[in-house]
Amino acid sequence: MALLIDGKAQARALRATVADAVRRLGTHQGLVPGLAVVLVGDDPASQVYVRRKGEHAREVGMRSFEHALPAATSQATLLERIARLNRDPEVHGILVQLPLPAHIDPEAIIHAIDPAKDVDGFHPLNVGALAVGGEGLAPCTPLGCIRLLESHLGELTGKHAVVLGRSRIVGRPLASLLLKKDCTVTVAHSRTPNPAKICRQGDILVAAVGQPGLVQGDWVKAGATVIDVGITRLGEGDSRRLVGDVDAACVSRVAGALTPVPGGVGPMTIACLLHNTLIAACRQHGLPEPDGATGPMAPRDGLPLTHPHG
Ligand SMILES: NC(=O)C1=CN([C@@H]2O[C@H](COP(=O)(O)OP(=O)(O)OC[C@H]3O[C@@H](n4cnc5c(N)ncnc54)[C@H](OP(=O)(O)O)[C@@H]3O)[C@@H](O)[C@H]2O)C=CC1
Ligand SMILES: Nc1nc(=O)c2c([nH]1)NC[C@@H]1CN(c3ccc(C(=O)N[C@@H](CCC(=O)O)C(=O)O)cc3)C=[N+]21
Repeated sequence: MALLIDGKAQARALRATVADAVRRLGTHQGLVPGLAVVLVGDDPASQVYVRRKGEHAREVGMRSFEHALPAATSQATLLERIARLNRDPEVHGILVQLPLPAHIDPEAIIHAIDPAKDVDGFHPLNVGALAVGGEGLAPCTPLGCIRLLESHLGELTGKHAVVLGRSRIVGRPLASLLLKKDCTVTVAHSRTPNPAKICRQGDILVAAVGQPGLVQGDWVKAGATVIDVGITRLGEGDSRRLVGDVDAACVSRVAGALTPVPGGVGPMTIACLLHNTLIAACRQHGLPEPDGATGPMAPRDGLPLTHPHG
């Protein structure tokens, strides 16, 4: 049986590291990192995530600014709100919860966020920095996947990693991070013929497609490390549950290790968001990033990113 990789415990440990660094920043620099989360509309799942982000931010000693705007908010109003957060010295990280209502262009919103405060790593400047292997802010879910992989495997160099899915939030940035870790990377998607055959080649397999139970036992190499990013809500009332993209019952008989859903990548995403906020606050104040806070993605071939806060 595959070992279960405990994302909840690792997220707790990462939050403790962040809390420690935040305490030291407060004591020695008088600096309190601040995270602003903007939610437009009343999608219940998004409300849950936004609330949890705020709770965890406060728990690690950060300031949390939650901006809940009605679904009918105009794009211009949202842009004004972002401009204000960009100028606010108490705000070091800004996250606009996606998806946005259909009348708002997400590209325009992402573009408007100061890249130095873009703790989601979605701004083109950060996307570009990651694509060329440089320094910037990387997206939280892929960072969480890398942490979980390294916790289980140690060194990732030379492993063949197969990424199923190519979205801007997960698949693409994860492929870049895995390349930075010297993996051999294959990206498969909805137009890939015979994805099972491709997936079976992976020493590492990451499923990020949003198709419950798509990955079956015969998609997985014996002993492989499998990361299940997918989260789909199934059922109503008492039978409500979250399911991943991996059919855990059969895959756990083949894989060496597997992340559960829930309790795998999800909690790591939020812990990495707090970590990114800590990094952003340090950089905006020209401070070295605290020990252990640079995490697994410390720049190696550092292409410095210039940003308005120097
Ligand atoms: N745990 C966490 O923290 C997070 C979890 N998620 C979850 O991860 C999942 C993916 O999210 P996200 O990346 O945003 O989703 P998207 O819908 O944006 O992207 C899905 C990707 O999967 C590909 N795909 C879809 N169906 C198949 C298939 N049958 N075979 C192969 N590839 C397929 C798509 O291909 P194509 O490009 O060709 O359309 C696309 O690249 C969702 O369940 C989401 O809820 C997302 C973010 C964070
Ligand atoms: N701008 C933006 N950035 C995001 O990072 C972002 C986003 N928009 N939109 C939605 C997705 C999804 N996402 C998750 C975060 C935490 C859990 C999480 O904590 N999951 C728990 C369970 C949660 C539950 O019980 O519902 C778990 O898997 O154990 C899941 C998913 C971040 N996203």
